[in-house]
Amino acid sequence: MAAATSVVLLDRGNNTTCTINLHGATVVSWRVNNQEQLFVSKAAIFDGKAPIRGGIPVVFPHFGPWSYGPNHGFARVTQWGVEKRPERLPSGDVEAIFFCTDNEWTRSIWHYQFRLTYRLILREKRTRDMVIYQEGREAVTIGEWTDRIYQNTPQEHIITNVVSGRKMRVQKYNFPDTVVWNPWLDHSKDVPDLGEDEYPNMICVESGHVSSPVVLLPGTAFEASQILQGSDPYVFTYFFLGNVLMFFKCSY
Ligand SMILES: O=P(O)(O)OC[C@H]1O[C@H](O)[C@H](O)[C@@H](O)[C@@H]1O
Repeated sequence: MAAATSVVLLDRGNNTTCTINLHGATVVSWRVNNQEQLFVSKAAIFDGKAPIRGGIPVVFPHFGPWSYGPNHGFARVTQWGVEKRPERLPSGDVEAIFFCTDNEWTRSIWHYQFRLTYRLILREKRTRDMVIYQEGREAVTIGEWTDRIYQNTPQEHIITNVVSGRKMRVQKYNFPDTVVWNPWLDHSKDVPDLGEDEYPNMICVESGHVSSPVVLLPGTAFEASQILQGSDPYVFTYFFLGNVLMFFKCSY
């Protein structure tokens, strides 16, 4: 079947790229020095209907099973528009802005008007600071089926064992909660678009406003963002970092 989805590429020109599939504005690839940082299942479906299994989806307006509409809301299965094509900023960062608004289908599920604005910045910076990954907190290890919503978590998380044992830093702003999910072998069978051998190679860590809802009065806005920071150990002396900054703004 022909691909029912289209993508937008943010390219810094030195093998550092970020690919956004407009189906759900899902970040389906983030490559730092040609090394992929994100997990996308080999069984992921790109039919423009199913949510994409992996990458970075946008979950809105509901997290989890929803009696009114699709699991995790409709934003991840909606076709998003491009508000600003990828543009190189004076700093060298590449920025693009995506949006999604209510339509007849979303209003049939959730009778509100809204506009989501999603700003992505692909950033790369050099630093001599080799100690940014100091972990002073209790480590959460995953060795079995895990599906937890942690409330009021620290602003920063370090995910270890990402891409050949490296680390990824997540910094979140205005997202009080963190969800950690891995179906492990037992539950992988229930996830048809995830290969049964893939669970040891993925971990789903979601920054969110999950345990308590955000109530927006008409005309008001809610803003939140997260920064993902990965490292490239092949560059000596300097520590090379590629960031995806996600500014997520919702208003109605
Ligand atoms: O299968 P999906 O609708 O994409 O959901 C995949 C997973 O997402 C989250 O991490 C939830 O905490 C899990 O309960 C859920 O199973």
